[in-house]
Amino acid sequence: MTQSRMTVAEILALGPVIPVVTVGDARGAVPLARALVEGGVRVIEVTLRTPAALDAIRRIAAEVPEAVVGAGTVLGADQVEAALEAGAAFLVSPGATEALVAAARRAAAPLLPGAATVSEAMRLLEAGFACQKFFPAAAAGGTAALAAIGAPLPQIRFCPTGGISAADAGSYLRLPNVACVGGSWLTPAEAVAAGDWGRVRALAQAAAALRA
Ligand SMILES: O=C[C@H](O)COP(=O)(O)O
Ligand SMILES: CC(=O)C(=O)O
Repeated sequence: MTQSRMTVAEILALGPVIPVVTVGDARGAVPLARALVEGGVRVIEVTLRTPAALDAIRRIAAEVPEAVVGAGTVLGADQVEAALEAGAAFLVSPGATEALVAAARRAAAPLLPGAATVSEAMRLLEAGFACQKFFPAAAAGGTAALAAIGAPLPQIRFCPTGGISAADAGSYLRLPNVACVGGSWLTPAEAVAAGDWGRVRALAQAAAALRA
């Protein structure tokens, strides 16, 4: 099973935006994922911030084969195992610890670890991570910070996330060291609670077109 996993670079290349989804009720996970896929967004990050998250990942992995579903907010080794067991195709962390990196390595799991500073990015590069999350993107300096980091470290490809909106995603995507961006704007809490999948589909369509 592990041999057929996509790499993080391959996953980040699947589209310009990765929706970061926090699921309160796993029963909504499949229609939500279908709406995103219908809108042209295949990669979905479900954060492990709610009790429903693992069940949501399990349902999406089983019932929406076009989606590439991963787990976000993976903070520790126990969550690595649980997320993979639920069917996560990749793991995302807002930062990185040695224990987390070691657990992902043991499991041969594609991990997108987070960095917010040059030294964090350099340490992750040393550890073999050429693809990194830049988090929290807006608070850590936004496009100006990424452009500046790209001068000495052009070999790192980032997925900036945190404080990015539909309106400013394009300015991140124009940077040469940005592979794609992450954000929660595709799945507004009120639309998900109301089962307004048409709105989610429309937001996904607009996001998918950002780099078309
Ligand atoms: O923790 C935040 C998520 O990574 C997404 O951030 P956002 O809600 O600012 O798009
Ligand atoms: C911030 C983020 O994307 C995560 O919690 O994994």
